[in-house]
Amino acid sequence: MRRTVDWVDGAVVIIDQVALPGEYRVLELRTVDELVAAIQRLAVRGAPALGAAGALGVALAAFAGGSADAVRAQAERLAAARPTAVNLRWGVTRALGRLDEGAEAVLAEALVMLDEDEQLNRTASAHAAEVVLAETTRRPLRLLSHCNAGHLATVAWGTALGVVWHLQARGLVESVLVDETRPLLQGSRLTAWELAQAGVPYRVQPDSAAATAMARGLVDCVLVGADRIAANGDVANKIGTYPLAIAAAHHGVPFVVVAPESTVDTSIASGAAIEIEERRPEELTELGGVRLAPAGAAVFNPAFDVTPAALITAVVTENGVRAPQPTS
Ligand SMILES: CSC[C@H]1O[C@H](OP(=O)(O)O)[C@H](O)[C@@H]1O
Repeated sequence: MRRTVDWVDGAVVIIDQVALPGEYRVLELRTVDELVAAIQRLAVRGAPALGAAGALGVALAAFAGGSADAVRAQAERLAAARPTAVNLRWGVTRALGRLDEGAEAVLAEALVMLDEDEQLNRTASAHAAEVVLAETTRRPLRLLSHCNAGHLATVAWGTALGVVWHLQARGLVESVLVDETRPLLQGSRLTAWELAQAGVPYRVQPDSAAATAMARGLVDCVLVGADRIAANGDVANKIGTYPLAIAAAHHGVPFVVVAPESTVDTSIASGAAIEIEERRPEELTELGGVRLAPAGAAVFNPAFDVTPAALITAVVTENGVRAPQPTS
């Protein structure tokens, strides 16, 4: 499968994740405006993929010319396009750090990030696979995923789903229960698509069925990605992750978070400081243009929630299991 986000002939090229699973479409984005719009409508999404897209977006701005201040202003637009995943601002900042050397240097830095991402994800998910095996006894494993933390959420390979690829290669996966992940359905649309492509048995379930699946003993381990990890180990991830962790703790099911170190934000002590993106009401009140709620219905639509470190079995990065820094 091609990279989720890449640089081809002066354009940022992405797999259009809004079109999946019905259509596999590739988009060429040649301006910062086009890239910001693609980020905000989740055509490109997932923390590591956003970091790479942000860095390549700075290259678009640098090659477009204009003053350094103009490029920095465009970079800020990219970094602010979605507030919760720390990787976006991190990727923009890293690429912008080469601006004084010129546009080619900015692009070179961004391309290094893309090359690094797949390897970091393969390493982090390999570590996490060993954690899953150590925390479980039943073989083969029945796993549960939320949202999409696979190839499509990264430049390549994936984080939480990367664990599935490693375990599947060793014949250790029986099946995956895939939370559909309302309201944008990253699970039923994207994770199910990736698992089908890989030949991994799976079933899609309502997010609200996850606790029942655990109560019935159908889940050996929960695997999720992350968008921002605080110094104390609190994790911001797709809305619905927190109740999943509560259910897992109640039923004694291991709950493992997989992410690159670039998702860790040591500048914040705990999850209380993580900005949670609020998204448009229409994501809840409509589906495919069909109205699901009365006109004018008020909506609460946070795109992420925060899972306290106490509910997490392990946060695993390319460096292994992270030891949380307890808040003073
Ligand atoms: C490997 S990061 C994936 C992470 O990002 C998703 O959010 P979104 O689809 O809104 O970009 C979700 O929180 C995933 O766990």
